[in-house]
Amino acid sequence: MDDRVPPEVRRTATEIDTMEIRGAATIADAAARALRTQATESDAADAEAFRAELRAAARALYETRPTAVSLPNALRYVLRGMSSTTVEGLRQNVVESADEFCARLERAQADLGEIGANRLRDGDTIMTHCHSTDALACVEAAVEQGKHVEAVVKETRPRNQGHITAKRLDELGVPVTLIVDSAARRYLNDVDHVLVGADAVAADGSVVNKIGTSGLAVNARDRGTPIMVAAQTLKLHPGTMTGHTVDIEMRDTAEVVDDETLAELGNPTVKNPAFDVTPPRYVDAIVTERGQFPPESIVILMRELFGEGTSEPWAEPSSRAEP
Ligand SMILES: O=C(COP(=O)(O)O)[C@H](O)[C@H](O)COP(=O)(O)O
Repeated sequence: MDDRVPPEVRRTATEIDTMEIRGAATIADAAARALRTQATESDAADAEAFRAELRAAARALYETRPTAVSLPNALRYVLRGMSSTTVEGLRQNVVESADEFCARLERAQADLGEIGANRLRDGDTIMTHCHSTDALACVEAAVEQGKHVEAVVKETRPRNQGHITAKRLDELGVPVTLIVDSAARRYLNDVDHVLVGADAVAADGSVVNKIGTSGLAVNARDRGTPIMVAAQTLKLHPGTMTGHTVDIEMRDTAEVVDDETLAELGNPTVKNPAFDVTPPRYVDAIVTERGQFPPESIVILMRELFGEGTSEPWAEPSSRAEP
């Protein structure tokens, strides 16, 4: 990591890398806060050095996990605010942009929750995969509207994020049935919606989310169960408008099987992709804070928000397309 990156930013980067900080929205929030910390603690001698420090911090944060587009979107949002020509002015720019970003994220999630809740009826049962704060915002809003909602929660191997979902739903007073991932098809008959989040939504409406989402969506379509994706616009991937694909993170195989067991098995090859891509034809609605969209029309919203594309979050302001 670049020497100019201070310990606090390194710590956030490590926590994102090791998944102590995880989930697309939470990662974005932590990254914006880390840039804020960098700005407040910087002793850069001049504006150029300050900008270089912030870009180095953005790069260190960006290089942690490749799939959640909320991360570069957050970094770009904060760095874009650096308009001053003095160190003190730049410091204030970054603090203001980071605070504004975090407030907007929180508000977007609450607004999205209200919209998603309208799709849920009193007495409905949802099936979840992984742990998504955007998805849970919909359930929380539905519960606040006085609706009784129940949940079938997939455990989500190998990291068992379903356990976090189960706990959060219990805190909301939602009765939970926890199942192993391979039992999903069996229980789809009992649910009214599949409700998941997203790490990235591509211009064609494909949804990138925790590995297993696409299989769940195909099964749900087969059973006629609607699939709802809760994804604030921070999850829209501007690069996919210009032909870029979403990088799918491959994680350490030790998350799947420990070394001792692996040796007992004769050391087979192990693969551990963290995410997969659900084609738009398996998704019924993408719920954002700007309303709900059929996946095929999400590109219209992307163009409105991002223009025709963006560059890397640490690019010089002059070479960066304005969102
Ligand atoms: O796939 C995951 C998390 O994967 P991981 O646990 O590997 O980070 C979540 O569904 C999305 O990030 C959306 O979450 P949120 O709605 O909170 O942004």
